[in-house]
Amino acid sequence: MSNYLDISKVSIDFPTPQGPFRALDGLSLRIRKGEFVSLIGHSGCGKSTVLNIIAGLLRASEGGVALDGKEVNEPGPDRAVVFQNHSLLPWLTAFENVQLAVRQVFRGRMSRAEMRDWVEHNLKLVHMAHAMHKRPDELSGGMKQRVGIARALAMRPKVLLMDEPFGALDALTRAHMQDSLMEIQRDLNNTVVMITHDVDEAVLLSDRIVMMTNGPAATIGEVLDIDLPRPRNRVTLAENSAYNHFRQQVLRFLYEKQRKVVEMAREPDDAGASGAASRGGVAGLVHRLGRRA
Ligand SMILES: Nc1ncnc2c1ncn2[C@@H]1O[C@H](COP(=O)(O)OP(=O)(O)OP(=O)(O)O)[C@@H](O)[C@H]1O
Repeated sequence: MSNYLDISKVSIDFPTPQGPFRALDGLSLRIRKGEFVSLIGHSGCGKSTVLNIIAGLLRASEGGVALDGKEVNEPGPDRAVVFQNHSLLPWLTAFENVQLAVRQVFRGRMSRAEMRDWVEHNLKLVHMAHAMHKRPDELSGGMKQRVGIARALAMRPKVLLMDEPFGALDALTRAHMQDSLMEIQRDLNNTVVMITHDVDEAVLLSDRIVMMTNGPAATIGEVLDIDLPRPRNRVTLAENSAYNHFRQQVLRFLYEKQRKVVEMAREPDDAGASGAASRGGVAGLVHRLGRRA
C-alpha cells in the first residue's frame, strides 16, 4: 500500500502578544490508504492543530500536507471532520442534517431519490434508522454522535478526521460506539486519523498509534504499530498479553518519557519536594499512575 496522506515537515507558529508561538515543529507522518491512525499526547501538545492542518482549517507555517497526490490548502469534502461535540444543526432532523452534507457533495451527480437512499443507508450504518426523523434535542449524546459520524461517512471522504469523537460520552456508550466504528471500518476500510486521550481506545481501534511530545515545538515522539489481528474483541483482548504490552508502552510514553505535564501540574507548595512519595495533589497522582504503568 502506498502513502496516501503525506504530512511533511509541518511547523506552525501562532501569533501571540508575546511574539510567535511555535506549536508544532517539523512533524512528518505518512499514512496509508485504509489505515486507522490515532494521535495521542498530553493536553495542549498540538493534536487538534495537526488535525486542523490536515482539514485545511489552518495553514502550516512551514512544510505541508498532500492527500492522494494533491496539496491540501483549504477545507474540502474529501476530508470530513467529526468533532467531540457533534455540531449538528439543531433545527434539522438527523436525516436532514446528513442530507445537507450529501447535497453539498453530490448535487448534480445523484438524483433526489438516490440522495435519499444514500442518506438512509448511512444512518442505517450507524444504527440510527429508527430515529432519523428526530431533531438533535430529542437524541441522546451517543445518538447525536452517531449522526455526526453518518454525516461524515455519507460525504465519502478520502480521510475521516475525528477529534475525540467519543470524549463526551459515558463509558458504556463509548464502548458501543467503538464497536460500531470497528464494524464500519471492517466494511468500508476508511482512512482515519483520530485524536484520543484514551489509551484503551487507541489500542483497540488503531493500526498505528502516533505519540506526540509535549509542546511548545511538539513533534512525533514514538510510533507504535498495533498488529493485533482483527476483528478485535474488547473482552478477549483484556487478557491478551500483546494488547497489554501495547497499552503499557503508551502509558510509559505519556507518564514517564513525556512527564512535563507533571511538572506543570505540581502545586506551589510541592516545588521543593523531592521524591514521589512527598508529591501531593494532581502532580502526585499523575506521577504515581506513571510509576504503576
Ligand atoms: N490560535 C492559536 N493561537 C495561539 N496559540 C494557539 C492557537 N491554537 C492553539 N494554540 C496553542 O498551540 C498548542 C497546541 O494546541 P492544540 O489545541 O492543538 O492542543 P491539543 O493537543 O489538541 O490539546 P487538547 O488535548 O487539550 O485538546 C497549545 O499550546 C495551544 O495553546
